[in-house]
Amino acid sequence: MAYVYLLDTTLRDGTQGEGVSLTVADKLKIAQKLDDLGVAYIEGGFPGANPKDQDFFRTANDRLHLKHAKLTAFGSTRRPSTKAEDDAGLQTLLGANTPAVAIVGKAWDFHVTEALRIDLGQNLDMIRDTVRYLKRHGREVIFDAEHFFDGFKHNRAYALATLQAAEEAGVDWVALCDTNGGSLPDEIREIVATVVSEVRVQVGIHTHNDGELAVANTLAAVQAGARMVHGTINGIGERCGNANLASIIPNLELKLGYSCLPSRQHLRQLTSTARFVGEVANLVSHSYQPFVGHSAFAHKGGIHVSAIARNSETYEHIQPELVGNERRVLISELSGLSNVQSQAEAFGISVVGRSDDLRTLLEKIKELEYLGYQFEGAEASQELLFRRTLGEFQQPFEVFSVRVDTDVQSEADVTSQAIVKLGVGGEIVHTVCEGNGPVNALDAVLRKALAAHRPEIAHMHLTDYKVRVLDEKDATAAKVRVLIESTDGQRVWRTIGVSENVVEASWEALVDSMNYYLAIVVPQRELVSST
Ligand SMILES: CC(=O)SCCNC(=O)CCNC(=O)[C@H](O)C(C)(C)COP(=O)(O)OP(=O)(O)OC[C@H]1O[C@@H](n2cnc3c(N)ncnc32)[C@H](O)[C@@H]1OP(=O)(O)O
Ligand SMILES: CC(=O)C(=O)O
Repeated sequence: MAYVYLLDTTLRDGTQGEGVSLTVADKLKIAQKLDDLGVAYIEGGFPGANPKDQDFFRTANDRLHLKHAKLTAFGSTRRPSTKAEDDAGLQTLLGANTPAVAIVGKAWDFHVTEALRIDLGQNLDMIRDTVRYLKRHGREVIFDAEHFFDGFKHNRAYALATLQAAEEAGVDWVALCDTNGGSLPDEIREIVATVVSEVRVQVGIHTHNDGELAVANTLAAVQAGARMVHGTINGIGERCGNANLASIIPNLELKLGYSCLPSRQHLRQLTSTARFVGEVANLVSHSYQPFVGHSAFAHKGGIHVSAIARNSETYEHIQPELVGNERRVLISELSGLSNVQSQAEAFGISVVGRSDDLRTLLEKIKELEYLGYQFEGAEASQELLFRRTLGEFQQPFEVFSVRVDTDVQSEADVTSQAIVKLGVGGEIVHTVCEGNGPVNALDAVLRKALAAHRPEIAHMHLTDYKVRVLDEKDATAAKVRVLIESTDGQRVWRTIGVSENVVEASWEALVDSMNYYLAIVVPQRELVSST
């Protein structure tokens, strides 16, 4: 099986993406995770660009004990009027003390004359001198031929001459860059095949996603003979991003028959690696992301769910476990009996001989979705609905009445007062509480009323509150959907409420959240700690 070397540039080109900024500590954590995944090279940064990247390499050399990856520092060819040994950028690059370095150089004549404003021969000298100098200092050298494909299309002889200059100087790899990200797979395949036949060194591929083809272009390049692939986790990077390794890796390993990670066990870490990088970089994860996204193996249509229950290959291109992801069955108005049955079993509810009950539950779900509920994003309310309808729920408290008033003295002076009457632990509790708004007052009054009989309620709190107007045309008379996210520090759950009145919708979601915590989370935790 042919081996493809992965060069992960999340920490260099990935940080050129808008909104991405990583601290040294973030970079160290990500580098460790990438090494655990098993990539061959980690391009950690551009030490000539800023002290943060210099600090990263210093700290990484001290603290990281990489098992699989070679740490790689990035820089550019020497400046036109400076000797390599006097070039400040190259000194800093060597100062990073990494076994491998990647240097970017111009491969498109237009860039040489327009961006650098030098003659074509001078650029070839810069490439040759730089590679020779870095090789003299014992580095493995990767030459990133910037704009190679655009350059090849405009002046093939010159683009190839830049690679030959690097080759003459002893370069280890030439990485062909689709820097502007506009090439098409057929062009990439043809040009890479030409290069592979014309140079003696190993060829790599570095693509950008401006035409949403970076993954396809990378795979085409590998099929044409490239043996090093550059990319970033989740495809973050300059403009529309870089080639997404989270898609390239499984396509290489599972579809095309190449090996790029140490083992299939490593491939199982792909989803957790992608989510980890998203978390550390503080970027909202893209649910529809192939292979590693939350929705990548989420089945919603009843016909799909019925078939995957019989054989998962009917609607899945690979087994989710191969990349460390999981199959999910969604409950919605598009569900059939199979969705409901599969979800009930996942909640631990026996469904044997209960098809009439399941049919009633299914009809109820469809009716509620028609009224504006959406259970996909509110798994706690969904479980409560299942348990209540199937008679598997013991209510921890009962609400008899609730009232909330808001007093607006001025924009800065708003007070709400909530009064609740509920039954808990065999007693009727009557409580009043104030808050800085109606939802805050309702949350406070419910906690206060429950506190004596269910003191554990103090361990949970709300973390997010979202309101969505369901039919904007009806303005204030429109229904609203409230989604509340809660946590007890270990588990996170979401509940939903729908009404024409935002306070009523909030109350419904709030009561569901506390019911879920007391009736489901707490008993499960007690069960785990007693075993
Ligand atoms: C395709 C890529 O992604 S390449 C990587 C791009 N990444 C970055 O640019 C991020 C980090 N960059 C930086 O911090 C800065 O741009 C630095 C430190 C590299 C350079 O900063 P400055 O010296 O202030 O120059 P500035 O950014 O204005 O312009 C780029 C300079 O690099 C030169 N340059 C650009 N490409 C090359 C190259 N391949 N070889 C040599 N010099 C180059 C330009 O000629 C220009 O020099 P000049 O001003 O003397 O004409
Ligand atoms: C080297 C690089 O990042 C590019 O050409 O896109």
